[in-house]
Amino acid sequence: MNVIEVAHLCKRFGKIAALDDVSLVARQGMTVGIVGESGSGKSTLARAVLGLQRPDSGSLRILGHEIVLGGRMPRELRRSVQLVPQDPRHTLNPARTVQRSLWFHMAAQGIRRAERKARAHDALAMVALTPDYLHAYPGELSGGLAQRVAIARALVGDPAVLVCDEAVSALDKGVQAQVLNVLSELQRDRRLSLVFVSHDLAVVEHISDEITVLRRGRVVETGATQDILRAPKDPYTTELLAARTAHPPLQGDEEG
Ligand SMILES: Nc1ncnc2c1ncn2[C@@H]1O[C@H](COP(=O)(O)OP(=O)(O)OP(=O)(O)O)[C@@H](O)[C@H]1O
Repeated sequence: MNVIEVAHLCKRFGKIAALDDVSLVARQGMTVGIVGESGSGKSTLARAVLGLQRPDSGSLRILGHEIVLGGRMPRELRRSVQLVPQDPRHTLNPARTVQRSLWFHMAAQGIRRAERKARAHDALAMVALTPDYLHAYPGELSGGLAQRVAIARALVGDPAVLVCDEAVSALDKGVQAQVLNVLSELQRDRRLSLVFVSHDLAVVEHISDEITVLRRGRVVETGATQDILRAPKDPYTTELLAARTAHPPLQGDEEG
C-alpha cells in the first residue's frame, strides 16, 4: 500500500523553485531516502508531506486520501504522519519533562487521558527507554537519548509514517548508528514507513530501500538503493557518491 503519494509538487519562494515537479511514493514498511545538497528542497518536501508547507500546485495523498493543498489536514491523517526533527534538544521544550512533552503531544492529537500513560510507556519501550526517563528534562539527556525521546514522541499516536528530517545529522557517528538501528527496527517490526531526509548519502543508503536524489528542487534520479549505488544514472548522483563520508556502522555501542 502507498502511504504517501506526492505528484508533480511545485513550490516557489520568489524566484527560487524550492520544489519543481517533484513526485514521490512511500510504501508501507519501506524507507524512502531523500538526498541532496543544502538548498535542494529536501526540507520543503518534508514539510509539505507533514502538512506544514503549502505547495503551489501538485497533489498529495496520505493513506489514499487526497489532501486539499493549503487546507487543514484532517487530524487522523496529521496523526499518521509524524516528524522526527534534526536536533531534539531544540524541539523538545526544555521546561517540560519527557512525560509532559509526550502528554502535550498526545493531547494535541486528541488522545484520551486514560490512554496516555500506557501509550507513553509503550512508545518509550519501542525506543528501548525505561519509564524512568519520563521524569527527565531534555537538558539532562545526551543527544542520542534526546533523539530517542523525540522518536518516542513521534510514535505515541501510532503513526504510519515517520518523516525524519536530518534526524541523525547532529549526532556523533556511533550514536548515529544506534539511532539508525532504532529506526530500522521500528520499520521492520511495526511495518512503519520512513521518509528519511539527509544531505549525507552515506547515512541514507544504509537505511533506505529506495532513494530519490533532489537537486535545485528537481528529482534528478530515483530508484532502488542498490541500483543507484551500483549504476547512478545522473552525474550529480555520482558526485554525491564520491563525496559521501565513511558510513556509520549499523551496530554501534557507544552512547553520546
Ligand atoms: N520560507 C522560505 N522563504 C524563502 N526561501 C525559502 C524558504 N524555505 C526554503 N527556501 C529556499 O528554498 C530552497 C530549498 O530549501 P530547503 O530548505 O527545502 O532545502 P534543503 O535541501 O532542505 O536544504 P538544507 O539542508 O540547507 O535545509 C532554498 O533555496 C531555500 O533558501
